[in-house]
Amino acid sequence: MIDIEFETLQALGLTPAIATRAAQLTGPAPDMRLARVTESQRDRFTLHDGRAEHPARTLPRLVQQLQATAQPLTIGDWVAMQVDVHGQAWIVERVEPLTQIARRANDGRRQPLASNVDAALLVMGLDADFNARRMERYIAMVRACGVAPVVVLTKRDIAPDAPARIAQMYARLPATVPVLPVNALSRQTCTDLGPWLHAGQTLVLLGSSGAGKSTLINTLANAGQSTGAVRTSDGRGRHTTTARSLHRCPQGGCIIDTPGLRTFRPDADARTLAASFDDVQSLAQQCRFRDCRHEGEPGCAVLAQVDGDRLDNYKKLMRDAQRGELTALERIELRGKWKSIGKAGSRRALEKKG
Ligand SMILES: Nc1nc2c(ncn2[C@@H]2O[C@H](COP(=O)(O)OP(=O)(O)OP(=O)(O)O)[C@@H](O)[C@H]2O)c(=O)[nH]1
Ligand SMILES: [Zn+2]
Repeated sequence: MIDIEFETLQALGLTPAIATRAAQLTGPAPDMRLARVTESQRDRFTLHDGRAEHPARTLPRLVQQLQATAQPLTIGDWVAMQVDVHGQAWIVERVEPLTQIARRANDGRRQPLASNVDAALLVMGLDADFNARRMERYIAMVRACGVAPVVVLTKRDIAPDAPARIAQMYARLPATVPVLPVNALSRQTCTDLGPWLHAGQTLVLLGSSGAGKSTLINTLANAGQSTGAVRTSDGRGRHTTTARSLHRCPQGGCIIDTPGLRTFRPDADARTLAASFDDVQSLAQQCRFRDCRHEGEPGCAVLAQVDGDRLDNYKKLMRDAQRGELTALERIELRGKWKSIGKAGSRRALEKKG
């Protein structure tokens, strides 16, 4: 049996659902304690058991098991911890996560970013960082993982184009996605984000480098209560986040900081991604034709009501996802088809010239 101190661990985001899963762990080890991964840097982890932090090592058996199932440990995971006679903490079991935000790496491997999160703060500056299409990809990615997106637009106090960009975001995104323009340095931001900061809630911050993630952490979680972010200087006196870490907020919630993330491929199939564009999905029901592709067909409700650039972005995401779903053989066939079309095209061009 595993030892679970619910009240103590609630401050680290423990929920009844996770506690139930943890109670079902049937590890071989006696004196197992429930703890959360509060810091990860490559394969080095720090755990918090509600009382103290422990640099931890993972049992080789568990490493192999997780590798075999392509489920590497990540920040936010709940684990069973055991301390040996030398005082070394060991991760002996992992509680299967309730939610996990993941992306596809360039080599096609699934790369988890954070486990057991309830909402994702999608952080984007209203300055040069601003890019509505990238925000829509973030939203699709987290919704596909069963996590609620919250759009946080920083630098409203300093970006000259802030009002126009805020208006653009409101007009473009469906009402189901909250959009919060903030000055990340202001205490007001704690109030604005209050509904997402209750005890037992875990948030993750996602956004590109310089978007304001660390600034938000400093404002939302008192610096003294942080479980230790690792920041390194880049030599020009600028600091950038290199590790992922979990911070506790005075309101009771937890926030996971991640290093800047600019490009990614969502880890989801086309159908799941399509569902994340709930406005397109529900308007499509009203198109005159059942198989409407929203490309100019008469009576298209989507074309009439969805922002044009948003719709193009939706179609591009669908194409990319469907391409990712093709088998290797289908890809070769498709490539062959494109090649012959290309050849035919250049032949025609040559014939025209000649
Ligand atoms: N005035 C103002 N400055 C901001 C705001 N948000 C962020 N900044 C500034 O923008 C710079 C970058 O912010 P960071 O919080 O370090 O960005 P980050 O997302 O953590 O970046 P990485 O750690 O590289 O991923 C800092 O100088 C912040 O002070 C804001 O809302 N208003
Ligand atoms: Zn249509």
